[in-house]
Amino acid sequence: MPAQPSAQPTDHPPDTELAAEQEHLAESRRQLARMRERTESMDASAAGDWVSREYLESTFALRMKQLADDPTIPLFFGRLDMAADTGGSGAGPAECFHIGRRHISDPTGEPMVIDWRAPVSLPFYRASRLEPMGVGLRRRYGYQHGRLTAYEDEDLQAPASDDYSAILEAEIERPRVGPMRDIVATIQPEQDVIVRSELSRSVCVQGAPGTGKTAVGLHRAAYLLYAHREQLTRQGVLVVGPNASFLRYIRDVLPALGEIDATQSTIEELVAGTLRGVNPRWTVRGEDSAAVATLKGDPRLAEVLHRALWAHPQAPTEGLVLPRGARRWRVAAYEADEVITSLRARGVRYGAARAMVPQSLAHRILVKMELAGDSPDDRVQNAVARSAPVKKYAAELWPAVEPARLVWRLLSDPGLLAAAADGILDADEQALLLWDRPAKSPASTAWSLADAVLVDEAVDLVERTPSVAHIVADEAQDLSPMMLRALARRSSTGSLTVLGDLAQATTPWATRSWAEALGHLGKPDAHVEQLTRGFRVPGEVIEYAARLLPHVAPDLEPPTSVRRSRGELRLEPAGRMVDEVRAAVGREGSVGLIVPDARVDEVGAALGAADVAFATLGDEADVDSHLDLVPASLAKGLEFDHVLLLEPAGIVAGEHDRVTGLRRLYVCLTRAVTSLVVLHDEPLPPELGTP
Ligand SMILES: Nc1ncnc2c1ncn2[C@@H]1O[C@H](COP(=O)(O)OP(=O)(O)OP(=O)(O)O)[C@@H](O)[C@H]1O
Repeated sequence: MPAQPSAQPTDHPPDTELAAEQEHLAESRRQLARMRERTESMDASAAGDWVSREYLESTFALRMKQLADDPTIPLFFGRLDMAADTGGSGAGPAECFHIGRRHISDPTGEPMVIDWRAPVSLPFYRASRLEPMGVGLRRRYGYQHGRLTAYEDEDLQAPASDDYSAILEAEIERPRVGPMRDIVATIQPEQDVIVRSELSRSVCVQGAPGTGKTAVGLHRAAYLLYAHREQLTRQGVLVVGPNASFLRYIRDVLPALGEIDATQSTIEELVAGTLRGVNPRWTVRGEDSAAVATLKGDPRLAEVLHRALWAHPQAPTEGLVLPRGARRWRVAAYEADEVITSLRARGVRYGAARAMVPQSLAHRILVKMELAGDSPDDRVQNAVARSAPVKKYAAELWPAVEPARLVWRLLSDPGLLAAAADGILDADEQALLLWDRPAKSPASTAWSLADAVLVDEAVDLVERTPSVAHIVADEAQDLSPMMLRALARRSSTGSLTVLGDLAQATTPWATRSWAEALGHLGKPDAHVEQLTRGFRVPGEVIEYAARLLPHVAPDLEPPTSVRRSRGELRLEPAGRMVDEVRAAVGREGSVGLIVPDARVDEVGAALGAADVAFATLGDEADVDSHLDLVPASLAKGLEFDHVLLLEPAGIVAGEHDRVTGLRRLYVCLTRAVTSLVVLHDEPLPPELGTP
């Protein structure tokens, strides 16, 4: 990045200009307060009925939250001065817009701050000297503790020079504290294209560590909630992340952007919800070996479940007899068989087809009545469908199936599994799938995550799962095909933002290619975008980590770093751990001590003995204590200013195969914003090369 600013960022701009901007900020704050007061004074009791009143009350409450003013969060961060119109009847004053997190207007309705998501704001993120998009000047503001202290102008009409921005750089280089923050002031053009892509488009982002995938996904959710407020509030937006610590890390981003209408969940929470729907006391508490979990996540299991379920409608051996008045009406067994065949061909869910059986049988009887010279109407057909003999016969013909019981039976009963999996799974696979010691009932089963995903699939085979309008799926490379299908059914009428990095795949069932994953997600045509410009990891550190790339994902482009500082990278003996921790804690910014999972307790004890305060991630802890002790398996998606990484060889050895171990190490090596100290006594994995 060239060092010479094209526009002078300054802490000492002409006083009048800075004062005018400060006054605009103060006035915006006053107007926001006025908008809040007005909303506060609105009276929901005027509503005609309690439904409308409740609706109004919740709308007002939501609006109040959106209008909340946090003095530490700048109300605007940029300004666009449109190029003066030089054609026609002479140049009028150029239009100028302040751009911020939410819309603020004065009492006459004149905008004081424009929402960053409004179409007018688009050039702030995309315009360049090559393509100024009608913009004359782009201004960025510098703030200190909520006070506007500086601004920086970029003249987009001036002859091309470099695009250096000190304010942009300061934002990217700032030390990290606490949970993730929004990047609304500095979204980059390649990110903005993804953020603003249409609701109907599913997008997949393959991005190297720190390229802003999570940030982009969350901003896209915020953008879509703004652009399609009513539809998305009604149908829902779901953000899916890898674990609870990660969700805690990102949970403040959407509320800070004024959006509280998105649900944030792990895949486990989603399917645990399905189990709870069957029985409120059921939870995910079982464990599978890697081989079993991988097989349970295989898409062929969908076929097995489908076949097992649809084996239930059985051709009857006897026909139906319905006494009615003096007559006895009959539906022969072969006719009942035809009913089954035609309902199977409808392509509807098992439950929906089952609900049609009594009417289908009644229809057959009605035709016979007509042939016999009667003229029955709809009421007769309904009465026949509801009659006890028809209902009883229908229930035997097309039995009700409890989805969880179906999965429990399949995984317990070799005969049943063999029948359903014949030609789909071989004998070894079937043997692997069966529980060693099946529980006596579904209720006493210790359901694992993979089991719960199967139950979720079975539930959907019986009854359609409701779809939300949009899902953002983060770290999607780690989801099994069956998990991807769980997301597919939740977005069957909606769209997806799929985020991930194949080089960071660490589950045994992880996706091998995005094309395959998108197929399971039901969006095979989604566009795959690549991001390689990293905003987190400094050059020296990313280059070191990237030595692993040929071994973990040879097809991917190596990441680069946009950070100006090259960062710090040191290798030290493991015995220096406590000293290095103390030194890092004394510096500005967050500190993460990443260790092999198996060593968390031992390292925690060593820190305790040395009187070093820390929080262990994954327990009660959020990512906001100064020093986090991070099990390697929970490092994904997080970042720390200073990372101390203990025993790379131990981290690699903690996984079930070498490639996965190296990928885990790649994840851990790419968490640092400023410095990385690798502490080791064991030899480093040879794939890292010589220092
Ligand atoms: N345009 C931007 N301006 C400023 N900071 C940015 C920008 N884009 C990303 N960042 C910052 O870079 C860091 C990494 O972003 P993020 O966590 O979204 O990356 P990621 O691609 O999801 O990384 P990983 O694959 O490691 O999980 C975050 O601190 C984020 O705020």
